[in-house]
Amino acid sequence: MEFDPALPWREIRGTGFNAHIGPVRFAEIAPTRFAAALELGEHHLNQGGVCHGGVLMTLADVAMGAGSFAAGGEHPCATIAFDAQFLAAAKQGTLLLAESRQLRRVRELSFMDCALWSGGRQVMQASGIWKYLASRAPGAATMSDG
Ligand SMILES: CC(C)(COP(=O)(O)OP(=O)(O)OC[C@H]1O[C@@H](n2cnc3c(N)ncnc32)[C@H](O)[C@@H]1OP(=O)(O)O)[C@@H](O)C(=O)NCCC(=O)NCCSC(=O)Cc1ccccc1
Repeated sequence: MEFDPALPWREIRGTGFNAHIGPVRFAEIAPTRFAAALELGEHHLNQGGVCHGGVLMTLADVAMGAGSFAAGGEHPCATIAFDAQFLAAAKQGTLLLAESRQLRRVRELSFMDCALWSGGRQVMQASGIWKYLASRAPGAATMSDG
């Protein structure tokens, strides 16, 4: 997957935890397909000098969580299951790109998968389930939470 500047990219609000890894960009490709992107800097690396696995999982969580939020009519949701395989190391100076899909939406759940790419190769394959929360009250999860 390559970065497509023509997509309607927007920056996810940088508060809380996401403020420490961002800025993270997010775009809707289609009603059930989404992209997220993050420039990998020195502060994203582990002691081995490659991207920390938690950073990869966070971008996958944002791509699938924000995707569930958007596909669900901006209904707040929370991650209730998350599975990931680390296929290759992501390197400093590359753009980390995520592409997520909503595989199925049922009344309260969103089934998602996601691929992450860095420097032209796939570095992660992930999937997860999001629960649409009963409450839309302030403080409930939104696309900018993680
Ligand atoms: C939600 C449920 C499945 C329970 O199902 P039900 O009993 O049917 O619940 P109901 O629908 O009635 O809703 C009320 C319940 O919802 C809780 N809540 C409220 N606000 C939030 C919130 N902001 N985040 C999480 N939970 C919140 C509230 O405390 C209350 O539970 P309590 O009564 O206190 O226990 C439960 O297992 C759970 O909370 N699991 C942990 C989930 C978790 O922490 N996930 C990781 C972080 S989320 C994330 O990263 C997603 C994301 C990423 C990227 C972008 C966008 C999204």
